[in-house]
Amino acid sequence: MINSKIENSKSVVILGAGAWGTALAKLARVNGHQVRLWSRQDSQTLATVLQDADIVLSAISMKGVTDVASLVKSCSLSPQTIFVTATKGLDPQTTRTPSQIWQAEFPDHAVVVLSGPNLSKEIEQELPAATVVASKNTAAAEMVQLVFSSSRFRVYTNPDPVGVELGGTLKNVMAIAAGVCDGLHLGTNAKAALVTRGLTEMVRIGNIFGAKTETFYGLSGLGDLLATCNSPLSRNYQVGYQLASGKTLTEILAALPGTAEGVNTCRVLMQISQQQNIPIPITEQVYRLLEAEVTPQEALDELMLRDIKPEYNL
Ligand SMILES: NC(=O)c1ccc[n+]([C@@H]2O[C@H](COP(=O)([O-])OP(=O)(O)OC[C@H]3O[C@@H](n4cnc5c(N)ncnc54)[C@H](OP(=O)(O)O)[C@@H]3O)[C@@H](O)[C@H]2O)c1
Ligand SMILES: O=P(O)(O)OC[C@H](O)CO
Repeated sequence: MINSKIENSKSVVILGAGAWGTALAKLARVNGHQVRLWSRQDSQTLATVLQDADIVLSAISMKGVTDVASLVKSCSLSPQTIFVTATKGLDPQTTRTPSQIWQAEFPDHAVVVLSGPNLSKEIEQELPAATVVASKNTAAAEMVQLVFSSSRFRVYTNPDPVGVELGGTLKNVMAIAAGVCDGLHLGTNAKAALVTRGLTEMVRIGNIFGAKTETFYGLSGLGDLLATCNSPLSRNYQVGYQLASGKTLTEILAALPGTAEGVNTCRVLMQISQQQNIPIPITEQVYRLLEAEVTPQEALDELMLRDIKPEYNL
């Protein structure tokens, strides 16, 4: 039995009652854990909800992470409480990842990243899926692995939290590009080239953050890239697909259910690319498209007409 190592049920608090927080809450409840979901509309105070929490999991959109982390800091917690972050974004002010924000607020606590090819609608339908929990604190990652693992949700551990986190974050920009590719009916060869070169770009950015290259070839990188770049269930893919049909970003976001983090992430990556002088051509064209500086066709032409070069700089 997967959960036989858990002697007692854990007290799990999930911050953010959106699509992902709700799906994760269901997974932990099915495994017999005491789960409390919190959102800013909650009638209970955060301090009350957090009482006796063994695990605090954040599934807050990137725009709320800094505020919520500082709100949590004002509440009293056991020193053993483990933080889990499931947000896929980057902070526009500091370019930090969510796990870096949580770790800075709680330097003495274990912080675990949860990320993988996990379209919440499929998880809600109890379709099989796999994910990764990553931390410098192996015991904490193994605890979180046990809390969420089941016959329909296979959880792997990994020692590279920032790599796992960036896989899930950076693929959102590529999913916007993939949506454009499909919306323009560019074919299977074009999509394969886009996703593969997108992965190269993700590794390039990840290495700046100190992430390991091999992490990007696992579930949280390539795995999530394949899921998100090929599914109309992805909000980021939908943004790209609808941009290709001629809608404006404002029109698309107004009708989109939930958060498309790739829009903000793309802007943050442009800052990083300028500061670090690293080429991220696909991200740059997605950025120019989101800013309405180019049409989808012009963005495609820019990518196809770049200087020819070796596939790898070996
Ligand atoms: N949905 C998925 O399939 C999926 C899968 C894996 C990872 N993720 C990631 O998980 C995160 C959440 O995604 P989601 O799909 O659950 O989004 P969502 O349905 O839009 O929910 C976002 C949640 O964040 C909260 N929030 C937003 N801004 C906030 C703020 N300033 N202060 C406090 N709370 C705030 C929202 O609270 P209110 O309800 O009060 O607005 C809501 O609970 C994203 O980073 C996403 O990339 C999503
Ligand atoms: O709907 P999206 O584009 O935010 O994608 C959801 C998850 O990140 C897929 O793993």
